[in-house]
Amino acid sequence: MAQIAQVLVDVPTMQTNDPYSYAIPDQLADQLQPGMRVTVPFGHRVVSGVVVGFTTSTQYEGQLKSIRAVLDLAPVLNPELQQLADWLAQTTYAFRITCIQTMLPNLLKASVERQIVPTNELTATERAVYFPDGAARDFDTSKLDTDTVAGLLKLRRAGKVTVTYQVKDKASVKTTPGITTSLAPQQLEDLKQSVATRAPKQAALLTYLQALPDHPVPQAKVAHAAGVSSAVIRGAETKGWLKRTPLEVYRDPFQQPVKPTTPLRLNAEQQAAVDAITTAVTQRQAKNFLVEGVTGSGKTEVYLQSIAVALQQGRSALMLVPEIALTPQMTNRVKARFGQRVAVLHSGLSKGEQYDEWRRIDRGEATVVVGARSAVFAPIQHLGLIIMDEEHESSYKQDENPRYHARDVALWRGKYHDCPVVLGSATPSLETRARAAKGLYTRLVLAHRINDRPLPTVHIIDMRAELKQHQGDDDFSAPLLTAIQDRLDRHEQVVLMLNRRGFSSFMMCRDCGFVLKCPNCDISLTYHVNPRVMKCHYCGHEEAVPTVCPNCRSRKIRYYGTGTQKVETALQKLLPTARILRMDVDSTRRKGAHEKLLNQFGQHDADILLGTQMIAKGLDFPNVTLVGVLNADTALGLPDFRASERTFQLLTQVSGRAGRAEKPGEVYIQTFNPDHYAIQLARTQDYERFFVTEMHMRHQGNYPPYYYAIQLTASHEDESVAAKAMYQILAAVKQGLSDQAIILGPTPKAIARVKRKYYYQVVIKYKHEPHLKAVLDQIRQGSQRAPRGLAVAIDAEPMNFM
Ligand SMILES: Nc1ncnc2c1ncn2[C@@H]1O[C@H](COP(=O)(O)OP(=O)(O)OP(=O)(O)O)[C@@H](O)[C@H]1O
Ligand SMILES: [Zn+2]
Ligand SMILES: [Zn+2]
Repeated sequence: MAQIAQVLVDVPTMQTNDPYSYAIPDQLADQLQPGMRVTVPFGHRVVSGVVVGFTTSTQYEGQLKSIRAVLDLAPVLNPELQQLADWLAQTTYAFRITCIQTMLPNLLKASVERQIVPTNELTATERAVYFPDGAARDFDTSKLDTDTVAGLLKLRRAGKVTVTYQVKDKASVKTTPGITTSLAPQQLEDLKQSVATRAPKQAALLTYLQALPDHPVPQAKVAHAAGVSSAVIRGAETKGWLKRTPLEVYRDPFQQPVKPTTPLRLNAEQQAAVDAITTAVTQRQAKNFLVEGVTGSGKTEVYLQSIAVALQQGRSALMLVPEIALTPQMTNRVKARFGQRVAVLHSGLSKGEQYDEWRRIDRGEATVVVGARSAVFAPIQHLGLIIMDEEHESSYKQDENPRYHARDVALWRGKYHDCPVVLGSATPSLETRARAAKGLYTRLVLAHRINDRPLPTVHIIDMRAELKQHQGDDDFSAPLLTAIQDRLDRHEQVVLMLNRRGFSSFMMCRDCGFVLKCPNCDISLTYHVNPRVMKCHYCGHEEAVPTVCPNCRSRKIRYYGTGTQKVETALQKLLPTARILRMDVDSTRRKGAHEKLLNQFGQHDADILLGTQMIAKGLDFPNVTLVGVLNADTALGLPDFRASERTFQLLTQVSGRAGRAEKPGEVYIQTFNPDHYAIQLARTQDYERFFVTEMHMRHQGNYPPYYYAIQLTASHEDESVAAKAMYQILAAVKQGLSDQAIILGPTPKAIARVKRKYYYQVVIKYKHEPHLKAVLDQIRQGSQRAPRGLAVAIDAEPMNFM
């Protein structure tokens, strides 16, 4: 019985988790492998798909259609990642093909040209048949006949040809001149004798060329090693001593060279953590750890020394960070320790850079991978350790399909590879800390700062009282201003944070109360100073700043609230000599801008770093002795069960930037809710107390982690269509649920209209519902037959219920 290929097709309107059956053309029979992409006829079209398996029988009655072409010479997903895709589809209620696409490097989605390169393994006949002109050839299945494709696949599998990828955009392979010589050592020696005395530089170059390896060496390296100028090298080229050929180089996504570092001497707490982790590494145990270490306790050093042990064991390591663009210091520290072995993956890289890094991982040249969320899918082999820094960060959860959490994927891969997973944070997520309490993770505590430096002293400033007392500026309290001035006098540095979450500066008419809103979304437009424009932060809509109220024609329409630019202007007026660096989405839009600003601050080219939440994490600047939080509680009012947790985490993290070196740190938190427990406990930096308090609140409110949660959302341009769909879905869900489950809604979402669409939601909280999964699978399938324009989303363990 002939083999039949099972293919997941990529047809957005006809998605299913069941593969379709296709006949395999005879020539491809032995060459096709799971994980390869193919094109297949589907209806009247030809579509692409991924082979996920083989079978010998099929339910399908008629004549099977055949696979048209294979797109890959080797599987783009290895067996591990194929299994992972299935698991991801199961647990996130996404389609398998969506999961696979999420996992593939962007490179494979971009237009790439593949070239097949002959190697010396080829027999003369093979060479004659497949490479008649001796050169590499393009692999373009639309131009090659099936026999040739099958033949090439076979050669590839036998390792007789290699494949290179060429990204079609301008960021293709980068080259530098490389030097080779076709002269024999003796010829070079003769030449050297003849020039020795009159041209010592040329002689030096000839000496170097005698020891030149077979492969091309970068010209810069030759020039440096032989101590000659490029003019001497070009002269040698004209004399025929050497040849210059383009040599492929990797783009280095690190602009600055990093100084290598060596392991630090660990303190007792760090040592205990490293011992526990590395025991699991060497014994190849899928054991999971929570490193709960206060800010500045040296968690990074624990990660680095644990990674080093994994590398010694011949294994590789994956280190996840929340957002690479925001954490250049962390990336640099890893690079400083492991140098060329490090690959960095993130969306801020150009296509070409991503391609280079991916290729280095794929070839096994990079054994330490640092990356943000999607790096959790990197095709790393022989994983010996996975680290997730700042594990509480919400950016680890993807907010579109598949709605996965990188932490879950990391734990899955740890199990697959028999390697430990380390979750680290000064403020672990409630879920993680609760799991550690249950014994699912081993808790490793770093309770002290390095060298027993004290945690900063935190002052809470009641802004209600402040505003009553003095008429001045409403952004800065008197004690905070005094403290800033004090730091300026002592030549120390200040970090000021303006919390932008749940907050915006909007236009409001003081006469009629009219608020300028986005015509597409249900939220107010945000006032921007430079350029002066009103902007919607959800859909990007822009319009001119009004001078009269569109509602009552009053001229008293003003902006309300505070933006970083406005605060900068106000602060500069109050402290004319202060050098202020502003860091927000506007000042960091350009590539590398974030790192540049941080470098400036690190070199003390500025006294004050003023920024949004992006300055709260990971910064390690010894000269910062004061941290000010201008508005601690803007997020507390959000209809989000994690509002307190987020506020506590943010305040603790940003406070942790102060006093990390010899000089002690101080923190001022300005708030309108000075008695709120999240703020009070941030004052004492007492995570454990916060955990207990917040767990109690969650227990009372039946929230995660006491309950599991599913959020279902329906959206449509017509509000009634969205609402109706939500009621129908709810009816279906109810049938599968016991009366123990708690259902919230249907309700319009907190921001009910975004990008011209209305959003309705239902939240299900449950403990044990064996039928729920089947019902949700049905909803996912049924969403294919939904009215035009209706989108249904299923989010397991949503980050919020808003
Ligand atoms: N064993 C050690 N001896 C001396 N200095 C150390 C040691 N371990 C770490 N450090 C230094 O202490 C500082 C704080 O360490 P690190 O940034 O790793 O803290 P962290 O726990 O990651 O803090 P945060 O959660 O605030 O980012 C760094 O400057 C680091 O170089
Ligand atoms: Zn008005
Ligand atoms: Zn909008």
